[in-house]
Amino acid sequence: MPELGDLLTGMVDWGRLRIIVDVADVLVVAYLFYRLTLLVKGTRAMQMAIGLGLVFLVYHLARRLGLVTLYTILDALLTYIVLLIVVIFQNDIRRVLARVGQRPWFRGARNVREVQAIEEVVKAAVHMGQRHIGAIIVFERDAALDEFVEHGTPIDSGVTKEVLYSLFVPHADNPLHDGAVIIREGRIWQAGGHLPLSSSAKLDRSLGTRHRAAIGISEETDAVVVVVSEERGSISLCFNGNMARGLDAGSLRQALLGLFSTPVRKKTRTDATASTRRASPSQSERPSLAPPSVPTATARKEESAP
Ligand SMILES: Nc1ncnc2c1ncn2[C@@H]1O[C@H](COP(=O)(O)OP(=O)(O)OP(=O)(O)O)[C@@H](O)[C@H]1O
Repeated sequence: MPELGDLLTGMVDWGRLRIIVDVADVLVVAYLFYRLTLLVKGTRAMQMAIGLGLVFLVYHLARRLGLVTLYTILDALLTYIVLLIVVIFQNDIRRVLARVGQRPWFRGARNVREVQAIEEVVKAAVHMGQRHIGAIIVFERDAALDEFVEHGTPIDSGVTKEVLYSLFVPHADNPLHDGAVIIREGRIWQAGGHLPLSSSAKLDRSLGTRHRAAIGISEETDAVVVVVSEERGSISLCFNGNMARGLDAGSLRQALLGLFSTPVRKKTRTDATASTRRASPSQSERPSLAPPSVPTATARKEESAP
């Protein structure tokens, strides 16, 4: 009488099964790699990963070619590099891990909150614009803004027109009005925050520090910034180093909703650093990343604005 093991061996083609398992293995790893790339895309972690990949490449080449000094230096460097990465990128790592654990229904709730926040920001911007109250409201997206915002006061509040208005009322007794409100995941996270100023020489000279700060943070990160001009009462939207000016409620809402629903290529750290620390390259050198829903007449670069 044949044993069960022999029977199974006769029924299962082990060679074929091995191939299927190997293919599944490769597919799972490829999928995980793809998801990881999506998670870190546009964050500084991505640039770090590319840089690290290059260092590894040079390290292996140095080893193969027998470049002893270079190899020894890189060998010592790589020992500490993992520790350095964890320390420097703790915020990005925390956010990436948080997103890995995010359930689709939580993500749905977060989206609802973001859409509500957008609506309140639109209402507040129009309200403040009519009253010539200057404001700068930053929507954090994938890249963590912790290290870009200075002197901000932590505020954990829902986003409403009334709260935004009271944060920007230019009263001597309201110290938070001087600075930016940061919205993280559909909630007000900080107020009175100072943002990096853009050093682009191509910006309209009539623009002051509020608008430069809005462009600055949008050059450095993938944040989306709504600016209300105290002087003109006009509303602008900054994204990826671009500024759309003279928006009304409809176009602002449309642009924000478009940006929050459309995945776009985010600026790399290298692009960002180049445009913020040095004078910006010419307009034609920089990709136009205006949101698809911003009317083209307003989605122009700041330098071409009247
Ligand atoms: N780095 C910064 N981060 C955030 N807010 C800033 C920063 N620098 C200036 N501001 C805000 O901008 C205000 C000054 O605006 P300023 O008049 O210089 O700029 P502007 O672009 O001409 O704006 P507006 O059109 O509203 O006058 C400050 O009082 C402060 O509230």
